[in-house]
Amino acid sequence: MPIDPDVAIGAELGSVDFAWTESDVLLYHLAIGATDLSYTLEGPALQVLPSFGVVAPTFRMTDPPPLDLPGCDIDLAQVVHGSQSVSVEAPLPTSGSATVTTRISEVWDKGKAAVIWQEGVATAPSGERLWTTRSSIFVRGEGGWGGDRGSSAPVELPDRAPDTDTTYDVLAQQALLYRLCGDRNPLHADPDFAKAAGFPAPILHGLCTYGIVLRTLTETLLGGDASRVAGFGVKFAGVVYPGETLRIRGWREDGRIVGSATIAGGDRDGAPVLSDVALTPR
Ligand SMILES: CCCCCCC[C@@H](O)CC(=O)SCCNC(=O)CCNC(=O)[C@H](O)C(C)(C)COP(=O)(O)OP(=O)(O)OC[C@H]1O[C@@H](n2cnc3c(N)ncnc32)[C@H](O)[C@@H]1OP(=O)(O)O
Repeated sequence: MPIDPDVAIGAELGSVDFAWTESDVLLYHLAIGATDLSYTLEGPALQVLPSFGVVAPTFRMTDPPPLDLPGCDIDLAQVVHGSQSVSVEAPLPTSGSATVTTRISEVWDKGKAAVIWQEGVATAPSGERLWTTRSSIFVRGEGGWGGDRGSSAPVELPDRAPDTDTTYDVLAQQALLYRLCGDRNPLHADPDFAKAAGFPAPILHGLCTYGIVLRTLTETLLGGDASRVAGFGVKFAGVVYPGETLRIRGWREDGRIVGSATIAGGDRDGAPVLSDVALTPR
């Protein structure tokens, strides 16, 4: 069986030590479209978007993402990123070192696909917790073993005009830039690999969209202050092709910011990109 949930669920994926520098933070912010100097210039005013915590452990990787998950015999061409969240204990330092410990927390059987959830905890050398991530991959063509379908509470959007409604033009080279942040999955760069995976062209990294949207909501609804972001979660609802335009909407609602991202303009106007967008401010 390509996925053996009895082996996979609860499997410990071990601990990895890593470090990051101001230059890594600058590159990451540029790759998610930042232009403001508080994200793009080293020095005392540099701040770090919490989404950097998601990529920091693998930032120096130059190989495609390894899929060495216990009990999961799957191919990278089957995989798309399903969802992502991060919660940070405090504003992230602009450089530092940490250890991340990861486990497979759940595996869902969607019949035509499997959803594999991982949880990671990053701790400082002192042992203090820095941030926690939760993510899923959606593995097309797996599933069907009669397992739990899983469920998650959808984030409802208010029935009123958004508090921010803005667009971001995804650069033609956005994925080629973003892959330098440690995700060299050929799905985002190699047209032949993308076609073999069922896409007409390379698609944008989900985590690039994740960063673009967090940055936009922070700039438009939190005064550009990344230290006010305590947590951010999304579900990847549809693909983005480099060169397309994103429409990003956000609402202040019940003490948090909820939102959505869709494609704006062109043949795919209105196509969903992110759902279940929820930013928890501090
Ligand atoms: C360790 C290895 C690390 C590797 C990490 C990844 C590396 C990265 O480089 C990869 C990427 O960045 S890929 C790019 C980012 N991701 C995407 O673009 C995916 C966008 N989403 C889609 O295309 C579809 O929603 C799609 C395809 C996800 C689902 O669409 P459909 O097949 O049409 O599914 P649908 O019929 O709508 O729903 C079927 C059931 O699945 C649930 N579901 C839908 N979207 C989901 C999602 N994103 N995550 C989890 N579950 C999801 C539905 O709820 C439904 O379940 P149920 O019937 O039980 O409600």
